Amino acid sequence: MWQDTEGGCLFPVHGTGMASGMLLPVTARLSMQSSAWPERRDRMGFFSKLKEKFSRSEDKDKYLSGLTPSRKTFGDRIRALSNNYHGIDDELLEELMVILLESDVGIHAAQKIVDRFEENASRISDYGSMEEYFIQILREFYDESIVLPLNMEQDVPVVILMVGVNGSGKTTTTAKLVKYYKDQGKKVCVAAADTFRAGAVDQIETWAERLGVECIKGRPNQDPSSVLVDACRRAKETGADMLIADTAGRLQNKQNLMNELTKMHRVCEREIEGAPHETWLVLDATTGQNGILQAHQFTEATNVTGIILTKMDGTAKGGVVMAIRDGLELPVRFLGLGEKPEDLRPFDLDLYLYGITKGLEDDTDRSE
Ligand SMILES: Nc1nc2c(ncn2[C@@H]2O[C@H](COP(=O)(O)OP(=O)(O)OP(=O)(O)O)[C@@H](O)[C@H]2O)c(=O)[nH]1
Repeated sequence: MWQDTEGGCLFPVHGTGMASGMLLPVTARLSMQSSAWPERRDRMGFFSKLKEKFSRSEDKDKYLSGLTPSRKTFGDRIRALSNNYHGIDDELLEELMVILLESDVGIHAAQKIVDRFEENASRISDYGSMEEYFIQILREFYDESIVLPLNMEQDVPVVILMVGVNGSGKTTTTAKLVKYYKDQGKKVCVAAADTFRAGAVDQIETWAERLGVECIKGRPNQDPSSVLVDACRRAKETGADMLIADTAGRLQNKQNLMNELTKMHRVCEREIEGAPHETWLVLDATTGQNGILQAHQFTEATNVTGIILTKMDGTAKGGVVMAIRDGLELPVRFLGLGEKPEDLRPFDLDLYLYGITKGLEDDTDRSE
């Protein structure tokens, strides 16, 4: 765990928060104000390490620009709260709760995070500021227990099924993934199996041409599973490393969805050992909690192995990452941070936390 043990001389007040429903007596509040956060002299604490990692990352600019809307509703407000920090009291906990909810963390996850923040308050002096401590709490909350390694090292073509409702960004994300893996030197082919929306097939085909990869496409209303069979065979024949399949995005009743997804899995498995190796659910981050509800339908219908959150650049609801961790227990694999093919980045918790807070720097004493 990253901690900085310098400079902490704060005595947090325990057990006074929302859980107890009690407001602190005025005298206690006043005494806390006098023990406000010690001078922010340490620069090598939690945020410094986060910043160091961030500045070394090739993805930093994309994370920073793509997460701007979330940073404004989340990071800037946490910073303001931290700058005025005078101890843990109900007011602070309530404000944290509001910020989390407005970032679409969801009530359940938000409550857990705030409780954890309060319960672990004895650690607060290990950090350079309240904001650092809070971000570390978020980090631990997300990091716990999601251990689902990628199933990508195979002797056969790796098959990735893309699922999600229409409009979530599934087709665009499929094209972005093709580019991402091709840029890594993989031989990729793509299946345009979203035969429900004719435009989706054209869209993938155009991208495939542009990116110079083979596209196995379906006819309008052809059974997506039969397109997948052709695509799996073609991937084997051509010695492809990967097949990325854009599948139909109908959110019908659960039974139909389940039948369709089960069939797609079955045919892939029959054609290529262990396939599909990954099934990624594409979620539109702008839909926030509704997206989570949708996601439940998919996870109940099939073995989803990861989430791709799209349109993060167009929403202040960046906290939905925490809601996914809490409600779906699935790892976020990639973030969609814009419309262009290069606007997709593997999800990295530290870069995300830095991106939504920018190390909570202000323009004066803590900027570079
Ligand atoms: N700003 C932004 N726009 C995105 C992102 N991903 C997708 N989009 C846009 O979202 C819209 C819908 O994307 P599609 O890829 O067509 O969505 P889809 O889920 O495949 O929809 P269907 O083909 O109808 O199933 C398009 O205008 C995309 O350019 C993203 O990360 N950021």
